[in-house]
Amino acid sequence: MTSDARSAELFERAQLVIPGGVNSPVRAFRAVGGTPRFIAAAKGAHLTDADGNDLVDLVCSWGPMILGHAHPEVIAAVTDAAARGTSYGAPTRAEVELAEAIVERTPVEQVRLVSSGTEATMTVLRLARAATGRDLVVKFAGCYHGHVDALLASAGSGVATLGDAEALASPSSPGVPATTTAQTIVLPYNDRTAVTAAFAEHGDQIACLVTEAAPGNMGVIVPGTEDGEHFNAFLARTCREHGALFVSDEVMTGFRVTRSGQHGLDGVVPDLVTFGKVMGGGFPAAAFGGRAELMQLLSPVGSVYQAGTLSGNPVASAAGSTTLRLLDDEVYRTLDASADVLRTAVAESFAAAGLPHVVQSAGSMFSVFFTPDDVTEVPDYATAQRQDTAAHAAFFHAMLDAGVYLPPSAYEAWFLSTAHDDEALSRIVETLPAAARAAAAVASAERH
Ligand SMILES: Cc1ncc(COP(=O)(O)O)c(C=O)c1O
Ligand SMILES: N[C@H](C=O)CCC(=O)O
Repeated sequence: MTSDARSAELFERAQLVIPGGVNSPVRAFRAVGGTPRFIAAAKGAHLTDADGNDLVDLVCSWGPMILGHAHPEVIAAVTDAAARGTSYGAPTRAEVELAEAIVERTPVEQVRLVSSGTEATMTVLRLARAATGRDLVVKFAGCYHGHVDALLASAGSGVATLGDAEALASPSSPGVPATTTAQTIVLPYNDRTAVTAAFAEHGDQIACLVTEAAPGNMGVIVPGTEDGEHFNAFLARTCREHGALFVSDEVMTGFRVTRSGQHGLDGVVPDLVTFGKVMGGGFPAAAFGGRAELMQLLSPVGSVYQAGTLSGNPVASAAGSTTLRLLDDEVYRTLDASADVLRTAVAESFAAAGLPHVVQSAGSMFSVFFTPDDVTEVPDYATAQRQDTAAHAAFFHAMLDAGVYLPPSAYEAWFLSTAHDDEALSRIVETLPAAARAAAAVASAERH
């Protein structure tokens, strides 16, 4: 069992000066109990916490660290950039190079760089509303697009994790005016009938439909294919038929599941796309993009206002460009192979422990649902909510005690990096059977 005395001490101090002791709710261990680990350092696939424990990391900063922590080439680029000044509030070559790299890899013609995924999704809503002259927005229950007021309705991620009934109602957070979420239509994911009906009723008022390119914030959900048509292709077609814009949120999937993102798997070309996480190389950087004709509506060319003091920050841009440059085909082959190893090991360990579960993936991004026996597939949020969160918590702590750091939530994806070598994977695989047995014991105690 690992010690957490120093983390506990820091957590006490943190709670005096930071609400809940954390700067983003999912970090607080609320759903699993216990003390959040305060991290002192990280290298490759490993974290070192404040007590000196070495943990194999399957959070990877919630996605960005695709090359592992402190990758030498990223650190060199960042060090070099920082030595030339950390922010100028004026254009730089670094941001042009990052924008070019994004445009070259994805189906967007132009991008604007911002500092967080939340900023990106907030701005695409404004742009879509300005472009169409309409107000309504469609989203899916369990999808998370950052803490944008209009999209905090039935949101996934931390909102799902903290999950009391009040928080899950629409709007998902006090402080979001009901008038704001009244302009948001929330539908069940993968439900084509519901999408068709919503567009039949409100189609001429819908500015855009926004979806996670492949959801990862209610656990990983696979966009279904029906009669040969991918769910995203169906959404894009439905939007087009009604003059609405199709917005794909690739903040989590972008540059992770393929060189471009989910687009590399389904080939669908959205009107607008949001990016974040991987493209910032571990720094606060995100982007949104689309057809030039739409992007030209933005100020200073057009009149849709959007700005940011630190947007396109030179250090973040250097980290992002270097990361994208290093993401060659071999990286994706490695990630796919590593994900395969872990998915198989989870399935075998859980089956041996008699623990019902479903493993789902979108490319190398995957998660494990602690669902009951009768669930063989998780297509939407309602099914994801049938998870046994007590069994998940027991599993989480057994893994942590054995030195494997998982997302402290049953609603989050597990993330791998190219630094997860045989040694790191073996450590995870060896840890799984006992943790699955610990979770099965809790599940069985609940049944009796
Ligand atoms: C799909 C998706 N969109 C948007 C966001 C918001 O990004 P950020 O946390 O950088 O604001 C996140 C993650 O938080 C995300 O997973
Ligand atoms: N699931 C979230 C983003 O993808 C987790 C990050 C956060 O909100 O802190």
